[in-house]
Amino acid sequence: MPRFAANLSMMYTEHDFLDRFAAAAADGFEAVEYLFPYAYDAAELRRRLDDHGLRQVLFNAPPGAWESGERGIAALPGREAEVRSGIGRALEYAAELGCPRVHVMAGLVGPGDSAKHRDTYLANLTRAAERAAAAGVDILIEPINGRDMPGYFLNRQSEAHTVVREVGAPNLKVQLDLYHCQIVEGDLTTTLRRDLPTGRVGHLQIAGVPDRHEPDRGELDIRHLFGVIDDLGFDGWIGCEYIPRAGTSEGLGWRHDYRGDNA
Ligand SMILES: O=C(O)C(=O)[C@H](O)CO
Ligand SMILES: [Mg+2]
Repeated sequence: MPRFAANLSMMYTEHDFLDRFAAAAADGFEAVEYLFPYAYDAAELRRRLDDHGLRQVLFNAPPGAWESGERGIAALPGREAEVRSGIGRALEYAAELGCPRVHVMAGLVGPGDSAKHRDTYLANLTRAAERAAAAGVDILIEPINGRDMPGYFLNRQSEAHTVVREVGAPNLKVQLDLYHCQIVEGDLTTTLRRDLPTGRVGHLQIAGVPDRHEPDRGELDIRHLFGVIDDLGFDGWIGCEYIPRAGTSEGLGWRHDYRGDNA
């Protein structure tokens, strides 16, 4: 049975951030993920997790100047020192929150000189994975669609798996977001059957396509997809990274079929 994590950056935004933990737990979630913990004291976040019996299963490393439009810096030449300090910061939070995985975003790149970006990306990921391994943390990379994030360096699953293979660190894995994957390449069943058995997919995420709302509307057949994921024996988490159409709790009807209770 799929295990779902509430994404607190997109869900429960009707509450202040620190109150989203309680709201997710009240709806029966046992795990949460979100973009960034850095605006909050790690001990306070830990308390929220503990108070509500939640696990933190994913967050992102510092992404550069997010407010000015940056979307990660791992593939940007010249930012290596910042990547290194960001990984250090992320690992401190991961230790306090007991979080076993950190997503490292590549960044937006212009046209041309992709070899330089790729070399930088591989070198940064190699160092990040080595450092994270010592802390028992997986580093994740996620292909993101260019409609939502024009210019993002990593778009396709095969590219991400090639990077993971080339770096060759057992704790560097792919974050397979089925929403992005459907927009960029489709063929989700084949992708899951091809990539989950490799052991290189460390986390799944889902949202409806094309509007990134609840996953039961639009192009995806979640009953089928969750069946495929189950058949493949995936025992990780599926992040619910979607923007509720009209109220987070009210929109959770899609999940009922996949739970053993009446929540
Ligand atoms: O946008 C997504 O799908 C993500 O998972 C990233 O962490 C943030 O952009
Ligand atoms: Mg995602």
